[in-house]
Amino acid sequence: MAGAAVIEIDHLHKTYGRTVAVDDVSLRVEEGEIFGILGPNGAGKTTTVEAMVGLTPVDAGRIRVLGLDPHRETARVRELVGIQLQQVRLPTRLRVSEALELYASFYAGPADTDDLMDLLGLTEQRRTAFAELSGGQQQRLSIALALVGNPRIAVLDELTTGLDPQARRNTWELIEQIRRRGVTIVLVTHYMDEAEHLCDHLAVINHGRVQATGRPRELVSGDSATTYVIDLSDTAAQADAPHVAAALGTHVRTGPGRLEVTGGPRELTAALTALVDAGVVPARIRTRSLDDVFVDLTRDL
Ligand SMILES: Nc1ncnc2c1ncn2[C@@H]1O[C@H](COP(=O)(O)OP(=O)(O)OP(=O)(O)O)[C@@H](O)[C@H]1O
Repeated sequence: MAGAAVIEIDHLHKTYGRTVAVDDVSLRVEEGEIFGILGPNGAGKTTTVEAMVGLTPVDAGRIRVLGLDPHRETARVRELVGIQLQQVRLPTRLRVSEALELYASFYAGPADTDDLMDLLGLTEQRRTAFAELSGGQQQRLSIALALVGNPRIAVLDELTTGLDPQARRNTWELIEQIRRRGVTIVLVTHYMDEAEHLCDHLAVINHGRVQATGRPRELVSGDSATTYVIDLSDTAAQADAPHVAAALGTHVRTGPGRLEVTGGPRELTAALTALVDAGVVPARIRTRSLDDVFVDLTRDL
């Protein structure tokens, strides 16, 4: 059953001069979920989340956040929504605890800053100046700052960009912990593995439009049948693949450097046999991933 919508965006449209940053975006975020907004550079993700929290005016569309209009009731929305936008910039000498206390002073009912430092693993750095923090620590501080107002919704934009693999994993765990505290999370990301791992629902945006929405698993399989991907290594194999696919039927189609087979082991075996008969040796066989879906949805044909 669908939960209550805490964010509703209908037909958002926003231009910067002649650039259409967001053409037509509609989405719905449910209470307590982690909602991912995915898309290539320049797709309109940041503009969408900035509009969502009233940071940027819009040309058309309707936005409701916890029932409020973020452009008319901006102060109330800022109280209820914590925002971590790309790249936090703070005065270089400001210490971790000072930054948190400063931000806490903006809110009527802030979170306990010691608790937050503990949650974010920053207690040891409490007296460290912002400029002396590592990239991962700066990132964690920016998440702490987004949470200091005890928000009901946290908007996190590219939160793991530039982090090493271990720091990314730690940040994922942290996001899940925050969600367990009842905070709804909107996550803007470029990373498919991040979206697959963390998000309950996703919207894939390209050229300012929503190309697909759904649960990661729904986006990958579309229906209940498995889709196998046969990766083809060399260009000769890739050139032959469309002929093989055409002969097999509609459950087989070609993608960039690959053949996709929807069905069960029987269909997969038939496709492999046909490929080998045509002299094509597959490089790898796997099931379809969110990465494949993303490439399909955002490929400019
Ligand atoms: N302040 C601005 N002034 C002019 N154009 C802008 C501004 N902000 C964004 N744009 C343009 O709007 C389009 C959408 O940008 P946006 O930052 O929303 O995309 P994005 O999906 O967040 O991209 P990225 O993944 O690179 O952060 C881009 O073409 C961008 O150049």
